[in-house]
Amino acid sequence: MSEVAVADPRPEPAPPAFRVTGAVVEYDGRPVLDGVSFEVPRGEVLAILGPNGSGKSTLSRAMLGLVPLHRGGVELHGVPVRRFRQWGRVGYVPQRLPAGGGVPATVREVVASGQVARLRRLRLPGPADRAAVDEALAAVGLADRARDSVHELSGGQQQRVLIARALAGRPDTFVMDEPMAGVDAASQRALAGAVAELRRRGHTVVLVLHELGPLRPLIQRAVVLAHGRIAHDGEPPRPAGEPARPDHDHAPPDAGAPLLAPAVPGLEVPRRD
Ligand SMILES: Nc1ncnc2c1ncn2[C@@H]1O[C@H](COP(=O)(O)OP(=O)(O)OP(=O)(O)O)[C@@H](O)[C@H]1O
Repeated sequence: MSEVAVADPRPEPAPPAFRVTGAVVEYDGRPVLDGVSFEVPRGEVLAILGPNGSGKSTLSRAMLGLVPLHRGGVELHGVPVRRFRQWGRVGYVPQRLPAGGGVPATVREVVASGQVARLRRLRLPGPADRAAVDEALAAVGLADRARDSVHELSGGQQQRVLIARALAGRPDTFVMDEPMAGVDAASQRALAGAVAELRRRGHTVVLVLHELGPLRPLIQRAVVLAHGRIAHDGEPPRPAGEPARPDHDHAPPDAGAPLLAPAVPGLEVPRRD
C-alpha cells in the first residue's frame, strides 16, 4: 500500500518579532553597526545595552527600517522591513518628544496620535479608541494631566506621554529608545510598571538602555554592543557581587487583562499647581 502524505496538523511556529541578519550601517564610510545578527522571539523583553556610541540607537532604528542598512537584512514578524505594512502592531518610543515647532498640543492629543496607524483613513475615533487613550494614560499615571499642554510637563512626564502614545495604538511589539534616560524616580516607576504589564500580556519589548536599573527584573535577555558588534547575547549582566539567580519568569501572559492602574502601584504623580 502506498503511503499517503498527511498534512502536519501542528501550526507553523510564529516567526520571531525581529530577525536581524548581518546588519551593517555606515556613516561617512565608517561602520557603526558591523555585522549584527540576532532574533527576538515573540513575547520576549530584551535590552540592548552598551557604552555611548556603541550603536544601540542605530540598531533600534534599523530594526524599524528608520536607518538604511548597507548590508544585511531585518525582518519584522517574518516580513522584510521594507515590505512590512502592519505598523499598527508596532509602537516606537523615541528618545525625546519632538519639539513640535511651537504647536500647542495637549497630553491627550499627543497620546491619541499614536492611533494613526490603527485608524483607517476618514474614520473618526470611536468610543473604543477613546477608551484606549484613557487606558494608556492611566497605565503611565497621567490620567489627571490629559488636558494639560505637553510642554508644561517635566522631561520624565513627557517620556511617559511617549510611552502612552505607543500604548494607545494597542500594538504587540515595542521598541523603546532609552526610556529611562534623565527621568525622575516617579516616572521611572511608572515606566517600569507599564513595561511589567506589557510583559505580563506577552508582548514583545525591545529596550535600548544605558543601564538596567529598575527594569532589571523584567529583562529576560540582553544584547550588549561594543563598537557596533555584539559582545554578549544572553542573560542580563548582573551588578558586581550579586549571585546568580534561578529563572525569574513570572505569571504567564494574559492578553485579556486590563492595562490599568495595577501597572503603576502606589504611584504619586507630581501636581502642577
Ligand atoms: N546621523 C549620523 N551621522 C553620523 N554619525 C552618526 C549618526 N548617528 C549616529 N552616528 C554615530 O554612530 C555611532 C553610534 O551612534 P548611536 O547613537 O547608535 O550609539 P548609542 O550606543 O545609541 O550611543 P548613546 O548611548 O550615546 O546614545 C556614534 O559614533 C555616533 O556618533
